[in-house]
Amino acid sequence: MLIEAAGLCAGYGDARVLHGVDLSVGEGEIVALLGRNGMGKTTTVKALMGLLPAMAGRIHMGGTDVTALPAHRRARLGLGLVPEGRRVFPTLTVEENLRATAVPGGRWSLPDVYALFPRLAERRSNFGNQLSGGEQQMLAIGRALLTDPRVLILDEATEGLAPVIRREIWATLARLKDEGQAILLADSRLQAILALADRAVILTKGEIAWTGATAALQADAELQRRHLAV
Ligand SMILES: Nc1ncnc2c1ncn2[C@@H]1O[C@H](COP(=O)(O)OP(=O)(O)OP(=O)(O)O)[C@@H](O)[C@H]1O
Repeated sequence: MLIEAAGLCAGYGDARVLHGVDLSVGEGEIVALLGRNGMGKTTTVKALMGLLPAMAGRIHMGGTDVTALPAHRRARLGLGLVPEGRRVFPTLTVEENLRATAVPGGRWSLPDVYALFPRLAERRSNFGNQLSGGEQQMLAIGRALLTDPRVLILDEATEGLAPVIRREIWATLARLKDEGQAILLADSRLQAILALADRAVILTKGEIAWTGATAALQADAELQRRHLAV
């Protein structure tokens, strides 16, 4: 497995939000982390990235135990995050935003990112705060790819975006998958992940309520009603 969490517990201050989450992403896989708002998806993402400490449990990347490693070390080992809310640098240009995270010798170059998102090429001299939500998301994905991630983690990848832009983002993720990119997609909406994800993990109140093949989830309307915003 490229990344594997076992019995992961995390939270804020004394408040435990995750109560023993098991989750893994293998080579070339897209795994969806689902659940209604507030169920712990973002907390799981932060704990995987090392932005929140694990209160219990272990996280491995390949054979390496990364539980105690800080976020930048995990990033270097191959975790690339597209955070909720995108977090592009507002006063840097598109190009400067991209250069800020580029890792020398990675699989992705600036021209590769521009080829993936031609709109970013057109707007390379615009500042982060001049971009539409969709363009910001493209920039956030481009930035994460330039860190040469073995696993790309997206938190609410299309939240607040127009349907046409949403479809563009999903199509891009499908292309990345075809190229073998492993992806963890945290999302509250099932529709978003049906065509993309191989497996799904559903969180309820910081615990895993269900895990299995996306096709099985798609076929089970009752399961969807119980746990998801559809
Ligand atoms: N900084 C924080 N301090 C304290 N509690 C928090 C903090 N961030 C989140 N929580 C709590 O942790 C729980 C899980 O939140 P989390 O953001 O992980 O959920 P989520 O499934 O990602 O939902 P959303 O899609 O709304 O972000 C919620 O009860 C939330 O109130």
